[in-house]
Amino acid sequence: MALPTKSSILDLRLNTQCTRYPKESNDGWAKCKDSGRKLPKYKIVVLGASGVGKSALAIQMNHQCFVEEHDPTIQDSYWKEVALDNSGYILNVLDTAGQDIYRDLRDQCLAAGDGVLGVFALDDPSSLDQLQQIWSTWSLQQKQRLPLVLVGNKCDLVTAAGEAQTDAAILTHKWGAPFIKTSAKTRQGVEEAFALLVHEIQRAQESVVESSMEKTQQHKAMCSCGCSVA
Ligand SMILES: Nc1nc2c(ncn2[C@@H]2O[C@H](COP(=O)(O)OP(=O)(O)OP(=O)(O)O)[C@@H](O)[C@H]2O)c(=O)[nH]1
Repeated sequence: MALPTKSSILDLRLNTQCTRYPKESNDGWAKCKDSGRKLPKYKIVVLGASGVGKSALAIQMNHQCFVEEHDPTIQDSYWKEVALDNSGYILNVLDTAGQDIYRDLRDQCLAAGDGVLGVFALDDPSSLDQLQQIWSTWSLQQKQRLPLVLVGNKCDLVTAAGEAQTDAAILTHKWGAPFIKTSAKTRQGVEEAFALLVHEIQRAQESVVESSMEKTQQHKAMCSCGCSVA
């Protein structure tokens, strides 16, 4: 099978309901192309050091194939409709550059994202340090933390839990983020990683709605002179 070549936006439609939506929707919902249904849309930023497999994961998720060569990314974007029960959602996967010279572009993606897949390679403990550096630097400048899933990729290359996995277990505790092992080569854990992040995003969005409803109720429970009413 011919492998996809990189472009700013891939639209290969290989065995998948992958659909490209070039125009942005501001309200977080996108129109399903064929049926006119409105589905929630989640922007997922794939973050991590160069060579950890961010593009391979994004392409495996969207096009169900494995890219062998390492062609450093500047920025790519993929769209996919994911079916879930009787409905579904639209995934917009933003594949960022691992190279630090593109840090500004990466920060723009993070600013636009709903959640982050923080990727490191299980066979390279230094890639976890680099991810930690990238994520901590960015998070420090933000008021609100984006939902994050920590992804240990290239699990096909390691036979036992190594240094990177032990360090990742400590980080998941510190960051309060779930951890999952994947292989972009064998597809192990790939769909699960994206689904887990969507779940984290939905939870975060629900808690924002709940806390704003609580605030509204508290406001209503105050009479005009400022005292509380039952
Ligand atoms: N064995 C194995 N190789 C992988 C896996 N994921 C990626 N690779 C290989 O690792 C190399 C780098 O993968 P990329 O997806 O290009 O890495 P990247 O993180 O996007 O790199 P940048 O674009 O430079 O940031 C490629 O040769 C991939 O084929 C995996 O799960 N297992």
